[in-house]
Parts: sequence; structure tokens; C-alpha cells
Amino acid sequence: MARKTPIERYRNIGIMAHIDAGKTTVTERILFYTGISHKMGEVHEGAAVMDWMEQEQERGITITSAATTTFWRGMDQQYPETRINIIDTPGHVDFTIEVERSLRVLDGAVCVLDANAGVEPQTETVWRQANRYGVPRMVFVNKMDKMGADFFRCVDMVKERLGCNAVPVQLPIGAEDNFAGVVDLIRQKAIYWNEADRGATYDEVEIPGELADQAASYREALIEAAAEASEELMDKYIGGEELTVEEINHGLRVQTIANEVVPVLCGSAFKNKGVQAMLDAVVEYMPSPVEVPAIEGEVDDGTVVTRDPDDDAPFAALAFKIATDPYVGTLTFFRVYSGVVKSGDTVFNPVKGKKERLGRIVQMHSKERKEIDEVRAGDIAAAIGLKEVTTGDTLCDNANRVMLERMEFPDPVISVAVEPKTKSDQEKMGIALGKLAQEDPSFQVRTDEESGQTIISGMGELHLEIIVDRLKREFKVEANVGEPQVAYREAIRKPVEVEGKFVRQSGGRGQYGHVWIRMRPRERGEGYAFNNKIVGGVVPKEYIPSVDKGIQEQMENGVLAGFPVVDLEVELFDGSYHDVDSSEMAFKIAGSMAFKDGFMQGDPVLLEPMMKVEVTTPEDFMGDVMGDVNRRRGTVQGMEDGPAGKIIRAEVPLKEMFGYATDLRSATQGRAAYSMEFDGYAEAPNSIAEEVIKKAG
Ligand SMILES: Nc1nc2c(ncn2[C@@H]2O[C@H](COP(=O)(O)OP(=O)(O)OP(=O)(O)O)[C@@H](O)[C@H]2O)c(=O)[nH]1
Repeated sequence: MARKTPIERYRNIGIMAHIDAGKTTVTERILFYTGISHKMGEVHEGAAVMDWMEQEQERGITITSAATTTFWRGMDQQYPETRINIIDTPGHVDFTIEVERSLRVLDGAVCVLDANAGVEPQTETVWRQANRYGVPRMVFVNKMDKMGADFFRCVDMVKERLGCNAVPVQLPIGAEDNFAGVVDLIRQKAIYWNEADRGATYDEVEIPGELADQAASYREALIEAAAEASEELMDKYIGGEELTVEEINHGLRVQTIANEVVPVLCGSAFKNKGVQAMLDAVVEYMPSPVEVPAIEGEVDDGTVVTRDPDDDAPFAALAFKIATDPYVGTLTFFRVYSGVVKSGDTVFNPVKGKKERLGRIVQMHSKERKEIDEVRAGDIAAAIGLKEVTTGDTLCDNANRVMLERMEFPDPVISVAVEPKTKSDQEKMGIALGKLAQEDPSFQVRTDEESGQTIISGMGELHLEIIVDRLKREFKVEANVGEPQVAYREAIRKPVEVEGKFVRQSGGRGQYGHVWIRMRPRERGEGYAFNNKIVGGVVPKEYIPSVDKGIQEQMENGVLAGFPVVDLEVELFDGSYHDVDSSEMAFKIAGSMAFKDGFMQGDPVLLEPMMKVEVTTPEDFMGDVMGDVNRRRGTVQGMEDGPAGKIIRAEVPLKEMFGYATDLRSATQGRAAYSMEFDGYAEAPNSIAEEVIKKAG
């Protein structure tokens, strides 16, 4: 079967924003205007099509990012059919992992801003994430109808706080209640959407006289930005010649894809204004899969290769999201980078070293699934029923194996004990938690060896709350939940040299393992390293991995209070063995004994997770908020004026942030907002360390 849409006409885009900026509403409108969704769900009525999980509807936030395919031919039907795959990404900080993994598989992103709030903390977070992946972006200043909406202030904030070359390609006509439409600076037209048909039709007229000068000067700026794309355009521009609409769009496209320019548009999704023009800009400025660097992967012998976005290349795809669906079971969303795959094909998963058969393949059109026979390079689809695949795994042609760049997931920083309310829930809970962990790599489950309790860990309080909620709703498991616990770490601060000797003589064959190691602290975040410096075979080669293993196992279990030991370098430099009694087990134990001793001698310390916190508050409450941050052992790192009040940036231990949402709300009559993000580990003060160690017994 031939390709329906040429790959050049694909746009894989994400919609990213701070919570409540209007991503869901924007996505809804996109689906409406592109004709996929004929009914317009309103978020506040809890009927949005994308927000199909119950909790999302109740909480009014988007938790999982669903991939949706739609088609667009332009406001004036001016383009050949373009296939747009949209990933709706959540705005809450506890779910940044969702943002990360979508950014990984997308080619471009639309950043939605609230026209009143402008650039918000989470906008910055996702923007930084997008920087890491080099994703080309455009900005849609939404909520132009809202009180306090200010397009130009938003543009300034994008420039200053996000540090990019924001170039307006539209200007708003009016603002707040008087927001009427937009000026298209490129085609030099004013566009007014008709309210009677929910903005499905619009009028295009001359630019209003009072905006003419402003429009002319912004137009000049954008032409200059477009002309930077090539010498040819620059010469023409400098020579005083008028650039055509096509030339301007081409120049902006080149510059946007090169991450040199961020086009800025505006509108009000809620009032049905500006969304179609934004879609046109997606087609004009966002890259197709062939315009972004080809993905790299590793083949069997370790060589790095690229996989070109080409149907004729061997199949390679990345699984970026696993969802459990009550009707069909496991849905594995994947992005195809090269080649073609058909339902019924067998694919290889190099991460798990396993082959699996692709059963049915579906494409998501909002809430609905459409079964398809094949998926081609550049596309996004979901496979039903894959068992072994987890998020981040590669799927590839069995005869042409490749492992695509893996996604990295942060370790969880908070955990709680969950206990099923009844015995019969016990088994159900185990299965359910296993499924949830497969979906979400930032969520972990383990059993505490001593208490036998089930401990779940994640990225924040809300993250775990949602998991417990899903247990109840989707898996019908009732559970009691303990107090949230901080995921501490342990480390040493001083280099040491220690001996570990494990000798048993008991009748027949004994045990003999003997090592000398040096342990050195490493910088935060550097992790663990093991160096073998044995010379002359004093410890035979075959036992060396056992020493390493013994150390690592002990590191996992901690020494001070049972938390994992991090940031440490170990050097194995001496030891001895016994011809008959030595074994892998004996050396493993010797390694772990040496490590334990060394750890206690190495000036050990407890590390606690620190959060970067940003609070926006009306000036009246600033003193209270700062005082409270101090009481929480926080350090204020900066303060500035924002559109919604004072912005306070601070670093606060996670432990002290429990329940912050409620406390802040009551301290400021609900007028302050905050966001936080994991920043790294820092040494916990003695008082805290003693308390934690005592509790660990
Ligand atoms: N005035 C106004 N309100 C809007 C507009 N767009 C969205 N809203 C409202 O803003 C609120 C948040 O919108 P959502 O679309 O849920 O925002 P979101 O960014 O998807 O939020 P999360 O998924 O929770 O991150 C809802 O009450 C919307 O009705 C707009 O253009 N103007």
C-alpha cells in the first residue's frame, strides 16, 4: 500500500504550557476545526474529548498525554492535506516525565501562554526541557479575552525569561472584553472570527487604521528576522526589495527549524478566535520528520548509526508511552523513525532482548481508536497487547537490529506505604501496581523487607495521589495510604582505605574472600564507579565482578538508615584468595563487608532532596510567604516583579514542602500560586539526619 500523506506533509507536534494556560481547550478546538471532533467539549463542564480519564475530568487537569492524529488543509484550503499528530502534554510539575517523553518523539512544539500570566514557572521548565532536545517552537498567547491580557508583555517575557528570539507574526486587535481578532502581519490582513458558528468562519478585511503603524513596524521586524535565513533573502531585503509572502514564510520556517526564531501568535481558544491561524502556522513553521536530525542508534557491535526517516529503511521505532485501557488492555504508543511496520509483524525489542508480535495497530483520533494496517516512517500509533515493552524501549526489524537513544528517567523522590483494605485486595493491588509501573517509569513499587509493606515511590505528592486514585477507580482496589516519606540518599565525605575479609572454616569446603578497597566521594549526581586496580592476580579475575556486585547490593540497601548510597568511587587494589575455599559468594560478601566498614569511616552523611520552588503572590502577602519559606528551612534565591504579583524563587527541602499547597492557600486567601521542581540532593542537617536514622532503627 502506498503512503497516503507524503512524509514532508507530516507535523508531529506537542502542545506545552504551564498548568491552566489552556492546552486542553486549544487541543479541543484544533480537533473541532479539523473536523475530527464535531462536538466541542468544554473543560469546565468536564466533557473535553482529550481528557478521557475520569480523574482528569474531575481535577480539570491533563495527566496522560494522548496522541491524536488529525488533518489540516489550511484556513483557505491553501495547503495539500497535512497530517498533524498532536501530543497533549500535562502542565503539572509532578508529571514532567510525561513532557520529557513526548518531547523525545516530537518534531516541534506549540507553547501556550496565558495572556495575563505570561511566562509562568512551568513554562520555563518545559521550555528548558525542549531546549535540551533542540525542539523548534512557536508560541500561542491564549486567553487574549481575559482580564489583564497583554500580548506585548508576553512577547517581552518570552524574550527575557526564555531567552529566545520571539518574533510576532500577528498582533491582537483589542484585548480583554474587546479582543476581536488578529492582524496577520505577513499577509497584511485583519481576521475576525464569526461568533455565530463558533469561529468556524471568519472575515478577512483591511487592517484597522489605528493599528496600521504598529503593524508596519512589527512587519518590518519579522521580515528582517526572516531575511536572516539566507544570503539571497538578505540581499533582497538590504537591496530594498519587497519580500513576497512565500519568501517571508520560507525564511521564518528555516529560522524556526534552526531554533533561531520563535514565531508568536495570539488568540482565545475559549472564544474561538485564532486557532485555525495557529494551525496554519504549524504547517508553515513546524518541521516535518525529514527536517529534523535523523535519530541515532547503536547496532550490535556498538557502532552508532543513524536511521533515516524513509519507508525503505529498516523499521525502527520508539515506545514512548504505555497506557492501560479498560477495554483493550495495554496500549503501547510508538513513534516510527524509519521503515514500515504492519499489524501481525514480529518486531525485536533490543532493550529486553525479546521478539514480540505486533497484534492490532490503532491510531488515536481523540477518544476514538481507528484500526490501521500499517504505520510508516514519521508516524505515531499505538499497538494493542504488547506484553514486555516498557516506556523508552526500541522496537525494530529483527533482521536489522538497532537500539535507539534511550530516554532517561529521574529517580523518585517521595514514597508512601500502601496497604490493601482487605485480604482479597492484596493480589489485585500487586497486579495493578505492576501495570502502573510499566506505564510510568518515574513510578516504582517495592516491598519493604522488614515490615513487609508495599512502598510506592514517585515524583511528588500529587503523582502518588493520582496513582492511589487510579488503583481505586481503574483496578477497584481500596488501599490505606501512609504518610509521605522522603527518599533520602546516603554518601561519604572523606576518602578511606579499608579491608574486607570473609573466612569460614567449617568441616568440608570453607569460604575465603579477601579484599582491600579505596573509597572516594564524588560530586553530587556523578553516581557510582568501580575501578579494578588489581595487579599480579592477587584476586583472580573471575572474582572481581563479585566484589563489585557485593558493594552495589550493599549500596542499594544503605548503611545509615536504609537509603541508597550515591556518588562514590571504589577502587579494588589488593586482596588474597584461597585455592580451594574461594568462591564468587565469598568475594561478594568480602566486598560488601569492606564497603560497610569504609562507609562508616568515611564521614557518612544523609542527603535530602531539594526542590526549586517558585511562588507568585500579591505583594501584601510577600512577607508571610517569605517568612514561611524560611521556617521551612528554605533559602530565598531571588525575587522579581511578575504580571500576577511578586515572584519569589527559593530552594526548599522536599520534606518541608508536604502540604504546602494547602498552607499557602490558607495563608494567602488562595491568591498565591506555586510550582516546584526537583533540584538535586543536599546534605541534611544533623537534627534531621538523627531523626531519620533513629526512625530507621
Ligand atoms: N478566558 C479564557 N479562558 C480560557 C481560554 N482557554 C482556556 N480557558 C479556560 O482556562 C481553564 C484551563 O484550561 P485548560 O484547557 O484545561 O488548560 P490546560 O493548560 O489544559 O490545563 P492542564 O491540563 O490542567 O495543564 C479552563 O477553565 C478553560 O475554560 C481562553 O482563551 N480564554
